Amino acid sequence: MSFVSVTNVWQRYGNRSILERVNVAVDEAEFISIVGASGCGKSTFLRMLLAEERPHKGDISIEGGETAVEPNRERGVVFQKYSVFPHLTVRENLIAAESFDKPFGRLRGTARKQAEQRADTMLERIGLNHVAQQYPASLSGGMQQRLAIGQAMTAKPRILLLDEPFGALDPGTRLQMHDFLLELRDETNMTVFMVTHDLDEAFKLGDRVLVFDKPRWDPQDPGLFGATITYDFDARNKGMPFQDILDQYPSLSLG
Ligand SMILES: Nc1ncnc2c1ncn2[C@@H]1O[C@H](COP(=O)(O)OP(=O)(O)OP(=O)(O)O)[C@@H](O)[C@H]1O
Repeated sequence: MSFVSVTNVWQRYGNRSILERVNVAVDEAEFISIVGASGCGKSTFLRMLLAEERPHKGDISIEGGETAVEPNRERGVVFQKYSVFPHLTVRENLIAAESFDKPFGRLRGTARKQAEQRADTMLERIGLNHVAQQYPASLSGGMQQRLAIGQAMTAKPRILLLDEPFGALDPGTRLQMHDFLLELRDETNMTVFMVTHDLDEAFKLGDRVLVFDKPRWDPQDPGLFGATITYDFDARNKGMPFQDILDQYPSLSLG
């Protein structure tokens, strides 16, 4: 059984179709890169994986379970724009990540001590222990993004969702972040879904590269049809396609 199963998922907003017939099965610890034209529904797909929104039709299940109805600690998320708290120090940001799902957002006593210890371990792992007492505004873009990834990982998510996480970084920092992410992933066995606009990045980091596109297009009504996964490449095997997407659209040629 696949770890993440996406079965015949459709999404629409009002009368606009965004996604249609999305099917994909992902094994645990796979790294999935997602590419596609701007506005074709990549972030929408991530939000559905996060259970931040429900599909209009179809199912998304983790380990064969019911479709989750709200985000939980199994899924961590990092956006392009740094999602850290500016009024907390680097260390406090990591401690705060542990209390997101506590009823009053506060940790006390032994729980607080343990959270502090885990924050220190994470600081070491993300290489930010020397700036633990600084505020995010005093860090470089790469450091802030490492903190955001550390924050998402504090809850030890089994699935990490990354939405253009390195889009705002300069090329050198971006390469460092690639190494950092691959190391973390090897250490933790996480399953990763990453949206990127950079094809080289997609093939370098991903085990698979999913391409989202609209195989059907009505010039009179651009919102009539949604995008789907038109290609599913094996990035570790010279980019050979996995799924024959044309099976879903037998009357079409994707060119
Ligand atoms: N909550 C919403 N309500 C209505 N329309 C939405 C909503 N969220 C997204 N959309 C629309 O759905 C379409 C897909 O958006 P989405 O952000 O998923 O695309 P994307 O592929 O991630 O784009 P980009 O690469 O530019 O980030 C866009 O046209 C967007 O305007």
